[in-house]
Amino acid sequence: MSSSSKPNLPVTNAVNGPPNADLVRERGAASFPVRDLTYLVYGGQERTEHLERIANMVASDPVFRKTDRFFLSRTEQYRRSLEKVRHYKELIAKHNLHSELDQQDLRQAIDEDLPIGLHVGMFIPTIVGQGTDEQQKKWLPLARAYKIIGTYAQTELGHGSFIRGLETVATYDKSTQEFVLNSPTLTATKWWPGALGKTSTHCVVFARLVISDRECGVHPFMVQLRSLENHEPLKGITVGDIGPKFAYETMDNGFLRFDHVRIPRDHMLMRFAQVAADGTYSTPPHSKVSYATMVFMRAYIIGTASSTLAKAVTIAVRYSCVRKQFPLRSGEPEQQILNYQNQQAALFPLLATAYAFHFTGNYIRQMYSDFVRGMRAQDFSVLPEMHATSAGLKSLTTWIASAGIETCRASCGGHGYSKLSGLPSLYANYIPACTYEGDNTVMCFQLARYLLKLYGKAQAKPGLRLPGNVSYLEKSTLLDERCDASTEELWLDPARQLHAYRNRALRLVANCANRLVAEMQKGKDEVLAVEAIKSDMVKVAKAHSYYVVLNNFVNAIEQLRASGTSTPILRVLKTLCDLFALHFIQADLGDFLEYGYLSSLHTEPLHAQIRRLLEAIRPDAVALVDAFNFTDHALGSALGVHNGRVYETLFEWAQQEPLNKTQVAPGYHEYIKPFLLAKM
Ligand SMILES: CCCCCCCCCCCCCCCCC/C=C/C(=O)SCCNC(=O)CCNC(=O)[C@H](O)C(C)(C)COP(=O)(O)OP(=O)(O)OC[C@H]1O[C@@H](n2cnc3c(N)ncnc32)[C@H](O)[C@@H]1OP(=O)(O)O
Ligand SMILES: Cc1cc2nc3c(=O)[nH]c(=O)nc-3n(C[C@H](O)[C@H](O)[C@H](O)COP(=O)(O)OP(=O)(O)OC[C@H]3O[C@@H](n4cnc5c(N)ncnc54)[C@H](O)[C@@H]3O)c2cc1C
Repeated sequence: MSSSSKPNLPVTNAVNGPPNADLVRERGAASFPVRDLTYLVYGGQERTEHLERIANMVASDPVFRKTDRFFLSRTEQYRRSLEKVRHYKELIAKHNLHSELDQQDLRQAIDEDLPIGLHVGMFIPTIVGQGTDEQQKKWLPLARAYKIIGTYAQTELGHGSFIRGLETVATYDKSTQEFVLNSPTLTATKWWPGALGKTSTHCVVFARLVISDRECGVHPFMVQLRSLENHEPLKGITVGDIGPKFAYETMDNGFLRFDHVRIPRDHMLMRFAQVAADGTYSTPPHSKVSYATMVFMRAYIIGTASSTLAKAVTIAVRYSCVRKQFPLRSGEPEQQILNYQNQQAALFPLLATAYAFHFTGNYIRQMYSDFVRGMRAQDFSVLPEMHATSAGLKSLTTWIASAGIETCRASCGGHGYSKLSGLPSLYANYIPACTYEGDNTVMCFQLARYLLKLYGKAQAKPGLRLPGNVSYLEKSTLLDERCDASTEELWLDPARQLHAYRNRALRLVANCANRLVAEMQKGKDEVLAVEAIKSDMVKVAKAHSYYVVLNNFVNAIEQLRASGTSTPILRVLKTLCDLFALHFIQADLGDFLEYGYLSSLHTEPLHAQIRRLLEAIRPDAVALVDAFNFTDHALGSALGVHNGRVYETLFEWAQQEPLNKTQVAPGYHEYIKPFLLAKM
């Protein structure tokens, strides 16, 4: 089936010429209208075309070029990203892109970790979330017009996860109505905040508030770091870049120390907790309300896991269609490597996962906006659920996406190891998502604690109704139920798939709860008993999060069916959803076998069905990655170019290597010539 209308994306960066014939053939053979799936992913035709206009503008603009990025030094990369920031601002003015959404679209198209990411992603949201109306009136216009550039300085050299252990102090001086910010120890040095090192003029600093020797906990303070005239650090402030990292070269992650820096009283962000002029402290309505920006960013990170994984899969699938190795029998043409079952088994579950995470992103966005609406009405009741769910999903999605990028890289063979494949930098820039905004393991503890608590409540009070995604914790009878998917066909039943995921999650929660009790019966207090089950808590959090992802995928397809989405699209989404569901059962088979939920009666048809699903996806694989609609600029990969001219592009890009500027190697005269020409 051909697509209902043609994509409007330019083929930039790739070497021009006739497109690869295999890709052309694959595209012509898709079983569904690709364009319609693109509309579904991006929220309709109008929105897709708008995004394409922005993507085209960026892709054809030389300031945003990416192809030479591998040949730049760290300092040059940082300078280049500042140039991009300036141009980004110019384009906003030139094209009237003043809405937050337009600007987000533009940043997404630029597709780089710009040193204003923290300004828009955390600094402004913290002012919005934590500032009073007056504080917002004062700071937001400046921040939105980039008259000040800010960041979010929480983590210190000594503490990141344990926020209550932060050492930076803000002592209230009643006599001058000021806070005195101080870094009393080396480990109190702020360390890691993005754009802190060289770019930011301001930041929101998280410091422990002390009033008349009374500790009042960690609070956010607005602090100016650098002069707005000459960008020099202000008195009492020591600030700089933390040095080389795994990647993330465009970002000046920084350090910051305070030597008794004074700020006015109204620089504490006081929407929820206040310090009056006389030093009277009013507590916030919820003890963790000042952590809200992190919850916001975790939701944002969940939303980006899909597109990041989708990029890696697009590169690997296109390349695997172009790449040929071995004929099956001598005299026959060589096979596209995507025809090999092992290649499909590596890539198609990730393709399915990229679609699954797309719907997870929609789900968490909706949950977050409901939560914000509640917060505005002083209703914090959803905070625990929001915090726990986003913590778990952030962990699962970033872990899977990180590992998935590496799988895609390895599946491209030797060329995957070339930076020109785009995959090494995609991986290296993405993996800190498993650490920032909460180390994934630590985040899993948060979700597991929440689930254990609810499970305990449900056990203590039969009939208690729990929120939707955790309502299975009420049903301990589920533990006695076993899988009845004894045929391949039965494994395609979403109810059975969900049953398996719910059963596994409930089992792990119940097991953890029982172990907790057992540890306490052995004489441990609750704190030490929790320490004894921590590895299991990570499994609990993952198991629940898998269930949430699958449940949302299944529900999304049901909603699409109800809203009249065409059969070919529904069919292909259902196939992807089935593969997601079955693949991750297969990947964690031990969990399901351990308690006898599954037996070999079920596993044989499970494996067989997975093989069938791989076959079913094969003819649509290229179309399914095309539907993500990435420009060549966004992919930044010689292997993933839309026209499939992989070898031509690799060869041309390699010519840019600085070593190739001269025919004779640098260092030849000093180091090679002497021994080559030495007398024997
Ligand atoms: C259209 C506009 C769109 C705009 C889009 C913007 C896009 C911008 C693009 C930006 C691109 C940028 C790329 C990303 C850059 C990365 C930047 C990275 C930044 C950072 O990393 S900032 C630092 C992040 N730090 C952390 O995440 C620290 C992790 N630690 C914690 O969160 C907590 O300390 C803790 C959760 C581990 C434990 O907390 P604590 O010790 O204080 O508390 P307890 O363990 O005792 O728990 C007490 C109870 O409180 C609950 N709790 C904890 N946290 C929360 C919370 N956040 N909300 C609600 N409840 C919370 C616990 O669960 C406990 O509950 P219980 O019932 O008592 O068990
Ligand atoms: C690229 C990047 C950008 C960042 N940007 C910012 C930023 O803009 N602003 C900012 O404030 N911060 C930022 N950070 C810091 C980041 O938020 C922290 O590094 C993160 O929260 C993890 O904290 P940590 O480094 O203290 O890890 P640690 O907590 O020291 O973790 C080390 C190990 O200990 C384990 N562990 C920790 N606590 C426990 C426990 N209770 N039980 C069992 N195991 C445990 C963890 O699982 C992990 O394996 C950034 C970090 C990176 C890498």
